[in-house]
Amino acid sequence: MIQNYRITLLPGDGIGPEIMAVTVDVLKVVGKKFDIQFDFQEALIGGAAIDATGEPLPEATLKTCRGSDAVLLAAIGGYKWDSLPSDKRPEAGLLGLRAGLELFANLRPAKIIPQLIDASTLKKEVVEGVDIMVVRELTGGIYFGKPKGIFDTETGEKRGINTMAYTEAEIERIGKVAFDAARKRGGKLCSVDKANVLDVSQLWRNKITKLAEEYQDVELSHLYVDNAAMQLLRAPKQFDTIVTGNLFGDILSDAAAMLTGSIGMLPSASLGANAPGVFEPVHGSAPDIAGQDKANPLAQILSAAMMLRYGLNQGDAADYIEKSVFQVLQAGFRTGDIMSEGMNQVGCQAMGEALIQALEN
Ligand SMILES: NC(=O)c1ccc[n+]([C@@H]2O[C@H](COP(=O)([O-])OP(=O)(O)OC[C@H]3O[C@@H](n4cnc5c(N)ncnc54)[C@H](O)[C@@H]3O)[C@@H](O)[C@H]2O)c1
Ligand SMILES: CC(C)[C@H](C(=O)O)[C@@H](O)C(=O)O
Ligand SMILES: [Mg+2]
Repeated sequence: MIQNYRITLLPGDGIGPEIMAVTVDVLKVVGKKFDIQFDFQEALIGGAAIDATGEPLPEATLKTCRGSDAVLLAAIGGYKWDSLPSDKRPEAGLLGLRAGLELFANLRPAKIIPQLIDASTLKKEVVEGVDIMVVRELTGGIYFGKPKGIFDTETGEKRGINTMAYTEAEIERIGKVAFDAARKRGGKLCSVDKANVLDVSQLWRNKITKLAEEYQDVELSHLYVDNAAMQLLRAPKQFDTIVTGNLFGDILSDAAAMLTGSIGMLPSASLGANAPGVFEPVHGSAPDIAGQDKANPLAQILSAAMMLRYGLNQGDAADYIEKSVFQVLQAGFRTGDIMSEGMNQVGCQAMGEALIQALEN
């Protein structure tokens, strides 16, 4: 029986439309193979939405997303909109989408693909076998805390404020996602905070420690974020699952990306309790290479695989995409960001075509 899914596509800005086009072609081929019919609907977000409507997240986009089974997002942002106030910027559209759908759990896997071991800037023996899942809290912390803004002071000077805040309930729900993930993986969870300085982190640490009583089979450890960043580069294999707040998770997941060779390889899933998930690469709109057919589409394609696995319960189709990605890498295809000696450098479109060939065989 054919399964039908409504998918909202949010190509966004910069390299977004390029990597999205390739990914849609890939999904169509996978759909045929697995009796899945995708009903794609495109909507506006980010700079593209600002240019068309004046808003980074038009109400119509949120409505379309709410009415779909999953949302595939590429990336937003670019130089053109960089001087807008924070609530008018493309990034506000992305934050609004995450908040609007209550996508509090962001899963960011960083797993070494053996074929790419030479693409990492770190030594082979350091990165070989790395398999980390960063569970990033996505709708709280300093990204959303109040008060926020730029205010005039009595001296006439301006003062910028953001507030890092977490409630116990927010910590508990992300903690549960992380403990559950660790239980299904290597059974180890490292909670990352700054409890030596920040009150909000003290609460975070206490709550996560308390929650561990319900997960006796998971080995819990804690690290301060500065040490965690250092340990990620020094000895990444010590990590299995990491749970952390919004800002620390943003930073650590980009750092973890470099273990795997390129940020152009890292997918993510943003999940909530009631709404469709949003599946998006960890990287941004890469304005420096936009419109040049240079972008690596694999993070977007692997995000589509995460959509199939976590959003649509189509694990076989997800496995098939991942296996085919390994095949094209094995065959030597490389975009510029993962290029190494003796390999075959291709552009974004050609990488997509190679993948489609692998999928069809
Ligand atoms: N989820 C998102 O939509 C998202 C995430 C991060 C940044 N951004 C936005 O993107 C814009 C650019 O930010 P940035 O430059 O700091 O980060 P970025 O991730 O866009 O780019 C960082 C570097 O990585 C390279 N890169 C990124 N993705 C790549 C890919 N698929 N293939 C090859 N190379 C790739 C870029 O060329 C650049 O040199 C900003 O407006 C930022 O706010 C959006
Ligand atoms: C663009 C920005 C709002 C976003 C974030 O900080 O969450 C990005 O860096 C990410 O990692 O998805
Ligand atoms: Mg980021």
